[in-house]
Amino acid sequence: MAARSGLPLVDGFGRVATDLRVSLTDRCNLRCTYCMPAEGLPWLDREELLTNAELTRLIRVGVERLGITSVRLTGGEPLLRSDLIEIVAGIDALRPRPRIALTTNGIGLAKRAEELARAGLDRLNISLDTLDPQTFAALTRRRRLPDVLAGIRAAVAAGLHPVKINSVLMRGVNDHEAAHLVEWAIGEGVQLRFIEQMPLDAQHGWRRTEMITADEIHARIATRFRLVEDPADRLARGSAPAELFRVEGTDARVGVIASVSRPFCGNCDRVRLTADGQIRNCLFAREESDLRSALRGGADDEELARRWLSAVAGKRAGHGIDDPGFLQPERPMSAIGG
Ligand SMILES: Nc1nc2c(ncn2[C@@H]2O[C@H](COP(=O)(O)OP(=O)(O)OP(=O)(O)O)[C@@H](O)[C@H]2O)c(=O)[nH]1
Ligand SMILES: C[S@@+](CC[C@H](N)C(=O)[O-])C[C@H]1O[C@@H](n2cnc3c(N)ncnc32)[C@H](O)[C@@H]1O
Ligand code: SF4
Ligand code: SF4
Repeated sequence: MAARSGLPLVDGFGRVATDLRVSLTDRCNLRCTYCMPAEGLPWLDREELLTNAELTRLIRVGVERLGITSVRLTGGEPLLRSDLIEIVAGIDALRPRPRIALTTNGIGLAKRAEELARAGLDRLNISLDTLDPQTFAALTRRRRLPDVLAGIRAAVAAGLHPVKINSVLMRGVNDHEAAHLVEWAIGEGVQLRFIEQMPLDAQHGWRRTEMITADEIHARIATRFRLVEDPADRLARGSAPAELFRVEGTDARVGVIASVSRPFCGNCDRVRLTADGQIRNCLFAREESDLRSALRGGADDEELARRWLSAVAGKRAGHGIDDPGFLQPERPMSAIGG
């Protein structure tokens, strides 16, 4: 059956995907221990990656025919794509124009933040787990903390508001820094979000008992700050992964992304496109739908839309991390697009 234009990406539970997360590359210049091994991974070959033209075509199909209203560029490390500015400008030219966001480790951002904003980027999320150079080197296996801090300041200066900072807390590594990170974020005028670690690392080293839970995150922050729940934040949450809290005595918000202990799958509005052109209906999906082969085989927009609709229709209710038969997906977060 041919897809008519404007069909929503609806799944069997009535959820509608409007937020497309696109991985631009599986490569990275850091080696965060919760993400990949020290030696890196067998990266995709260049010809396996979607080109700028292929990416833009698929995103156009999502926007024009399938109700995609926001696009987040991620990876791997999206700033490693030399054609990133052209990719952003290509999405900016689509009609209806989707919101355009980027998730990055911030390395090299100091030089490119303004150019990205000019090309049409609306928002930026930057990952930073520690403010201590030694801990940064241990956690990411690279000595690049000053580059990340410079990138964050450049993003704020470029007006990419609000700049959000993602921090994964690891037991005995950086969890003692939670309150200090909150203090720093208030000073920098950025919104800090703490993330529960998920079983998506390439090494399959995640243990439920080792993960720092949302309750523990709150306890560590409470040593210095009181977080209060604002009913307006709760009402405005929608499908956002982060629960927001106001830091008492300030207007600053701190977010907690409790993907494991308080899953938000019931409100999920996400669908993913990997750097090699596979549609994944969930971070934890066990199947992918190969749009790249269809595209390179000459499929028209209608056929691409039909395949995409069918991929989303089969989405499961949730990630199932706590289910007895849970199996971690074969591809790690860096290859899926976090
Ligand atoms: N379980 C789950 N976790 C997700 C998903 N998307 C993002 N996350 C988690 O949320 C963290 C932050 O994601 P970001 O890429 O910054 O994007 P976001 O929080 O969705 O974006 P905004 O709140 O719109 O800025 C990621 O590092 C993941 O840990 C998802 O689809 N499912
Ligand atoms: C996979 S990275 C890709 C973009 C970019 N390289 C970065 O680090 O921001 C996206 C986000 O996923 C988070 N992440 C990576 N592995 C994770 C895991 N096992 N559990 C939870 N979040 C994870 C990172 O902290 C980062 O905020
Ligand atoms: S979390 Fe991001 S920066 Fe860290 S290794 Fe994974 S892809 Fe790279
Ligand atoms: S785990 Fe899957 S269903 Fe749950 S929020 Fe993430 S992408 Fe959506």
